[in-house]
Amino acid sequence: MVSGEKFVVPLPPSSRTVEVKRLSSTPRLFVVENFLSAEECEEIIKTATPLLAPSTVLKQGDQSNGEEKVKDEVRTSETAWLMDKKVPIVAKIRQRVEELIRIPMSYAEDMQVLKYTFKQHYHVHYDFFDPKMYPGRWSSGHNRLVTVFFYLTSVEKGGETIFPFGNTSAEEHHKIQSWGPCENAVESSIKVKPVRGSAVIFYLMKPHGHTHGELDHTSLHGGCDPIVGEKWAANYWIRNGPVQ
Ligand SMILES: O=C(O)CCC(=O)C(=O)O
Ligand SMILES: [Fe+2]
Repeated sequence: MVSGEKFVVPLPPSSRTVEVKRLSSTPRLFVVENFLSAEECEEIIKTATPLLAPSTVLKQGDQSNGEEKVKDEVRTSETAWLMDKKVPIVAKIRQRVEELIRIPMSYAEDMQVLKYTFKQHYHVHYDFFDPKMYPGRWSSGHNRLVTVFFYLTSVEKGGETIFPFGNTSAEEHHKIQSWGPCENAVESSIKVKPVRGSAVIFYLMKPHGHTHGELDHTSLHGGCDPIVGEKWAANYWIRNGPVQ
């Protein structure tokens, strides 16, 4: 499938439609401009500000006895979890995401708001938990299926979301070993520029394997350092079954 293909998706029950543009087929990566209004972005930032704390990652290792979240240099931003689904802005955006993605939001983790100031980043990583690195509870096939990511601010310079495998063929994959900071990523990487209100959607599992958790390793991505301007963003990590 070619990149740059656009299709119009209705968002019932509103009469609104959005235009979904495909940026890549491997990984399956799409962008939707104006998914959120400027007022909605402001409202999310205002709600999240008092809840910000240093971002964490899940500690690698056996997860059978529960998980441990740790701070790590790979992820230096701040996070606010908006756990109260009754907050009007959260309820509204949850519904809109469900209308777009057509997956029940009971499969989604809470909305996570992210703030990156100068030189803060999330080095390239996977949003799923590879059972090789996280044995235990992630070995059952239950995992994250898709990430819906919103930009709440536009960033003047830097702050892109980078996809090193963007639009590559299987024959090229062995050449792509882009770990660490954005600067290490291959020249051909797709870099999505943060534009206020835009959403990026990328799938973490293969199209025909999502029921049994077949991971898509081309979904590798990262959040680059903002150079000029502050980056606020939010995500929903949506799994292939209900979150318990
Ligand atoms: O900040 C970004 O552009 C990407 C963040 C990210 O990968 C994540 O939240 O999982
Ligand atoms: Fe991510």
